[in-house]
Amino acid sequence: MTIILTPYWSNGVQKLKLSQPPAAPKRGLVPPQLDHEIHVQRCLEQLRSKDKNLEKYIYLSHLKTEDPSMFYRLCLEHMAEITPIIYTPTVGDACLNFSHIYRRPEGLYISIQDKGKIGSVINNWPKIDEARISVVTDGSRILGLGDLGVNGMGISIGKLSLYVAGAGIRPDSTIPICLDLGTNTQRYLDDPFYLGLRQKRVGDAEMEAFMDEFMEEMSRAFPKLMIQFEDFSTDNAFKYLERYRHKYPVFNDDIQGTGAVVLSGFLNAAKLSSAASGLPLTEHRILFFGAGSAGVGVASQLMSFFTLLGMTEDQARRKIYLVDSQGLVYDARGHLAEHKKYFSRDDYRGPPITNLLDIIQYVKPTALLGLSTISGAFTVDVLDAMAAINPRPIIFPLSNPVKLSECSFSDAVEITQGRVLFASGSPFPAQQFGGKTLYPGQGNNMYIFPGLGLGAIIARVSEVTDSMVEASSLGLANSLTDEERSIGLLYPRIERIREISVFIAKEVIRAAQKAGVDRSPALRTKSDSELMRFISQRMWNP
Ligand SMILES: NC(=O)C1=CN([C@@H]2O[C@H](COP(=O)(O)OP(=O)(O)OC[C@H]3O[C@@H](n4cnc5c(N)ncnc54)[C@H](OP(=O)(O)O)[C@@H]3O)[C@@H](O)[C@H]2O)C=CC1
Ligand SMILES: CC(=O)C(=O)O
Ligand SMILES: [Mg+2]
Repeated sequence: MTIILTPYWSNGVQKLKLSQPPAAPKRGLVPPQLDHEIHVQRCLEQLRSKDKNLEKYIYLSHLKTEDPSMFYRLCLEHMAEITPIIYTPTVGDACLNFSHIYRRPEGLYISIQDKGKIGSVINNWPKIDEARISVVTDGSRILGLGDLGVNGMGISIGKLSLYVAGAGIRPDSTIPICLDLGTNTQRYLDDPFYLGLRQKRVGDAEMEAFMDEFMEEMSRAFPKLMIQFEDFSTDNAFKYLERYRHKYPVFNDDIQGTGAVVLSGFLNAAKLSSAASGLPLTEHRILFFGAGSAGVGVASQLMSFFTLLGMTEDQARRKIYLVDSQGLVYDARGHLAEHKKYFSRDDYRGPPITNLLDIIQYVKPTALLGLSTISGAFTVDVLDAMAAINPRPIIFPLSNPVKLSECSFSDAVEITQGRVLFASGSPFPAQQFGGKTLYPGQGNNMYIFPGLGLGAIIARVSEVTDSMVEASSLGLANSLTDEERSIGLLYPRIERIREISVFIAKEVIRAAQKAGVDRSPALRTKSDSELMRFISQRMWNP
């Protein structure tokens, strides 16, 4: 028997009632031979019959509102096939075209015009289930696609679908939010279909007052809520993380989630790289191509890990080299944005060095990480140079979506003669080389935020500490199975995401307890296996 969940409408916002068991459909209202298992296959066939990924995205969005259980079942049973549609890369196209493919409301829109009455807008959200997790964007830097304004709602929706699929968060307890503070993208301001305010972005002071009111009203309306900031432009990403991180349970996915996922992949890659080169972990040199919220977020996470190995902070900091649009970041270059200063080199005194190849020759990095949004920046010459310096070069082109990746897996494999240790932000297909199948890693924060969020809400944390983020990273690094290690994977198979999220959540809860920010004292006395069982039992299943 199929399960029909009836959508209902409240204040123009559609929510689907999932918390209570669905009533059996009345006789005659569904076809007589509607077998549930066959209906799964029917939906899959319908999905696969679409030849454009954006069409598949639209089909799945529709399925999610019509029959969420089926949507999440497909996600769970066909994770590797569905994730690139509801998430990167297709979600990038969906966001670019959001105002054109829009069909019905999903999520909460709060605009600058609501300033002074944000609480009343938040209270319009139908409280079917207690809200526990919200992904909030202001649309100002969606993936590497720039300022998409209110079209950024697609990213909040996509991330929360992964929270449900990947960590079993109850769908009704999630709130996708897009803050409309205007957009500086003229083509949207000129587009008659654009769904957001037709104005340029507001200034810093106005945004700050808006954000303070928003955060206060959110915590008043939803006392148990965890907030994930997503795809804010770099200055605001750092600013609002610092402003609220000790006041509310909040984290920034692009700074902290990315830092955690890349540290995890780097550790697994460095083991393989060091085995080939004989170089100890402490001798690695990491070159970041891109010094925005993601680049600096990852650099900070790596730096902090190196201090755990016994290095001083200064020694750890010196493992890192940043490159931005002006070239190598160093003190003598002159004015630097605040977030770049900490990693700016004080030991480079030559002329400005802007060409990536020259920078590679100067730094001799063991790892090259791309978080630049510059498609194809890791050219044949760059890959060649990395392969000449390292027996097993670590090359992570992490920019999203796939069309902005700094290089493809096939190029990296071919040019390094199969020696590359590779992870990208968006997925690439496996490659054959020398009679072997080589698998790319997906270094995407989607491995981290579901488990981090799950742990944070189960422990009812008052804040998200650096130690919790680090625990999520090490938890992920340690979750590779022997079989996954034996075929050289840097990240576990995405099909195991729920199992991994339970493990990460357990590690996050333990870190929260250690830091004294947990508010579920009963969890303290549980053994690790009891805690993991407890977490699994709390997961929602379609
Ligand atoms: N894999 C993952 O999980 C994640 C991936 N990302 C991806 O990372 C990318 C960057 O995000 P974010 O840091 O927030 O964005 P930003 O725009 O803040 O950062 C981009 C950085 O790249 C630099 N850059 C731009 N052009 C060049 C160039 N020609 N040469 C060298 N450097 C250049 C910029 O330099 P300047 O500072 O001088 O402007 C800036 O430092 C995005 O594509 C995003 O999708 C982000 C989060 C997670
Ligand atoms: C993955 C992600 O968060 C980003 O590209 O912004
Ligand atoms: Mg992001």
